This record gives sequence, C-alpha cells and structure tokens, in this order.
Amino acid sequence: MSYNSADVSSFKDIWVFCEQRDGMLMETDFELLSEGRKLAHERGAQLVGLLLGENVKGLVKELGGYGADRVIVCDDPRLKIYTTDAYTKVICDAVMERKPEVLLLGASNIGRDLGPRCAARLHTGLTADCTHLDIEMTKYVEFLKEASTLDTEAIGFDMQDVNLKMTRPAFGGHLMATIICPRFRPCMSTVRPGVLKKDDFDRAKSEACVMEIYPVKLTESDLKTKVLRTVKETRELVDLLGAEVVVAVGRGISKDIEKGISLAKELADALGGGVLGASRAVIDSGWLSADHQVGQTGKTVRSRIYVALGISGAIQHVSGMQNAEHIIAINKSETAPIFDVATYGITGDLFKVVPLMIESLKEAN
Ligand SMILES: Cc1cc2nc3c(=O)[nH]c(=O)nc-3n(C[C@H](O)[C@H](O)[C@H](O)COP(=O)(O)OP(=O)(O)OC[C@H]3O[C@@H](n4cnc5c(N)ncnc54)[C@H](O)[C@@H]3O)c2cc1C
Repeated sequence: MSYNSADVSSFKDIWVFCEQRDGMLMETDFELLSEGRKLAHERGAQLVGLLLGENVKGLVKELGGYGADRVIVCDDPRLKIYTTDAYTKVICDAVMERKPEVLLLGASNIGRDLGPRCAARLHTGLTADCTHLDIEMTKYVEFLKEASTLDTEAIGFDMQDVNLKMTRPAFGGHLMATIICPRFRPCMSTVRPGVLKKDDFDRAKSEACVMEIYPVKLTESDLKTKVLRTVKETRELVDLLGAEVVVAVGRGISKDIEKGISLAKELADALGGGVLGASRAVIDSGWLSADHQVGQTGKTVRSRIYVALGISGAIQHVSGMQNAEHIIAINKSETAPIFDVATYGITGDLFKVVPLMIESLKEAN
C-alpha cells in the first residue's frame, strides 16, 4: 500500500471517528457528523463514520441518522475497551488504505489521546480542541468569478487549494486562531464536545446508510498494554452537557461558600431540575469538583437557561456558556463583563437576590 501524506490530491471524503463506550455512542459523534455533513456537502464528498469496538454493528443506523453516508466498522474483541495502541493501529491502517481528506475526532479523553498519536503516525497535522470548522472557499470563489463554467478541471482550478479551516482559542483564550493544514492530508482536528450543533435524527438517512466491515489486522506485538479491569468512579458526575438549566457559581460566593452552593442548588431545583456549574476559580479553590467547571478548560454548555452567580465573565468562562439560550447574571459589580453576554442582568449581592428569586419561583409554581 502506498501512502504519502504530502500527495494531497489522492485524498478524499470526510471521516468522523465515532466513539462508543460500552456499546453506547457519544453525543459528540452526532455533533461531529452533523458538522461533517455540511463539510462533505461543500466538498462534494462522502461523509464516513469510523466505528471501532466489539459487536457494534447495531450502532451503524444511528450514525446514519445524523448524516453518515457510510460507516466503516472495525469489529474485534481486542477493540471492546479502548487502548491507545490497538485503536491507533487500526485507525492508521484504515486511513493509509482509504486516504480520507479530513479526519475529525471529539476532544474527549479518548480523542485527545488518540488524535495526536494517529497524526504523528500518519505524518500530518492536528489542530486540537477546535470550536469551529469551515472549508476555505476563498480561492474557489475567486476562480468562479472569472470562469464561465463550474468545471474546475476546465478552469484549471486545483480543488486541493480548498482547505479545512480549524478554529480554536489561543493565548489563554484571548484570541481565536484559525489554522489550516495545506501540505498534508488528512486534515485532523479534535473538536470540543458541546460546541457544534447536532442535527435532528433523520430516519430516511438512517435507512440509507451503508455499513462496510473493515478487516482488523492486529498482532500481539501491536498491543503493548492490556486492560485487566475497569473500576468505575462511584461518585455521581454532573451532566452539564445535556442540561436544560445550569446554575453556576463563581468566586462571588466566597463570603459563605456553603450557603452560596446551597442557594445555587435550591435555585436550580426551583427552575426545574437544574444542574450545578462553576467557574474555574471555584474548582481551583477546591469548593466543587472539576466536573462542574464551565468554560474553555471545562465543559461547553448549550442550556436553555444559564444563571451566573458571582461570576465576573472572563473570556475563558464565557466561551463555555455564551451559546446558552437565556443567560441571567447576578453580580454586585455593574461593570462585570458577564453583563455583556447576559440576556437579563441583576446588579446586587447574590446572597440577597437569590433567596428572593427562589421565593418568587416557588410562589409561581
Ligand atoms: C488557559 C486558561 C483557561 C481557563 N479556563 C477557564 C474555564 O474553563 N472556566 C473558567 O471559569 N475560567 C477559566 N479560566 C480562568 C478565568 O480567566 C477566570 O480567572 C475565572 O473564570 C474567574 O472566575 P470567577 O468569575 O468566579 O472569579 P472572579 O473573576 O474573581 O469574579 C468574581 C465575581 O464575583 C462578583 N461578586 C463578589 N461577591 C459577590 C456577591 N456577594 N454577589 C454577587 N457578585 C459578587 C465580583 O464582582 C466578581 O465579578 C482560565 C484561565 C486560563 C488562563
């Protein structure tokens, strides 16, 4: 098999690594497929899911419903539980043989481990932790303005001049960097869970999706680690990603931490099954566990309601909650930047304002 990552014209199609754990697909898979669908449409390419695991064929139609034209299934008992060696080997084999133009992975713990390994082995570039993807069409549009035909060959336009634009926060989140990988393929990117919008499930697309079984070639020497047992953390983690309502606390609760947290929980309940979030200041101070963190180095939420209690609104926090539908900010400083993104802002002491909100909500219910 000849593989040369610099031979960019021999690569085509958009691939999405579809992560599953215990036979359950991740929400990020659907977000990536929905975005991948748009990219594939613009490139006139196929959208292909890459699914690794054991007995996972039953998941193919679900991936089709979110846009995959085809799903390549690598089914093997040695892929049941994720290991870096086995997954890297199988993915790189498939990529070297089929040569996709783009390979997208979720920036989950697994994606963050797997992406760089594969990129190094495939001799290509990777943009980690992206928040936005786009196809660079500028040159194409310029050509079309001059041309009288859509036939790119006839106008001498090289479609390989079209690049995937991968955007991610840089310099501590103070600016957004857009990165391209013009000389090598595939263009690889890990994308933060929750930032891309997932489409609705489409039954017709699901039915039309084609499954392809890829022969897994693994030998004992490919596997350097063995998972002996998996110990699940018994503590219940908060589900910020799927939450409809998030009430988040910041350093503004420092006057009485326990009271601040319990008020936030009470408000979350009064708003209807809300989930407790936090700024990084709260996590770094050890007041709440890391799974509560919202922001650039935490989770990205798209809740219907987001309440920020005593949070200043630093760019790194805002990048994780600005897509919420209704943002309610309570801060004692009227110049706090959180008010710039808030739908409703209340200037005041959270310890006085929140009990009044809870009371009115209880009365209204
Ligand atoms: C690389 C990098 C990544 C980062 N990632 C994240 C991230 O993922 N998430 C994140 O949140 N941060 C992140 N940060 C940190 C971020 O820059 C801020 O330091 C942090 O968000 C501040 O948290 P805060 O708003 O709770 O605290 P502060 O900035 O200290 O703000 C506290 C606010 O509370 C208000 N207040 C005080 N008392 C009261 C009261 N009684 N009632 C009402 N309001 C009150 C104050 O007016 C103030 O606005 C990151 C930073 C870096 C450099």
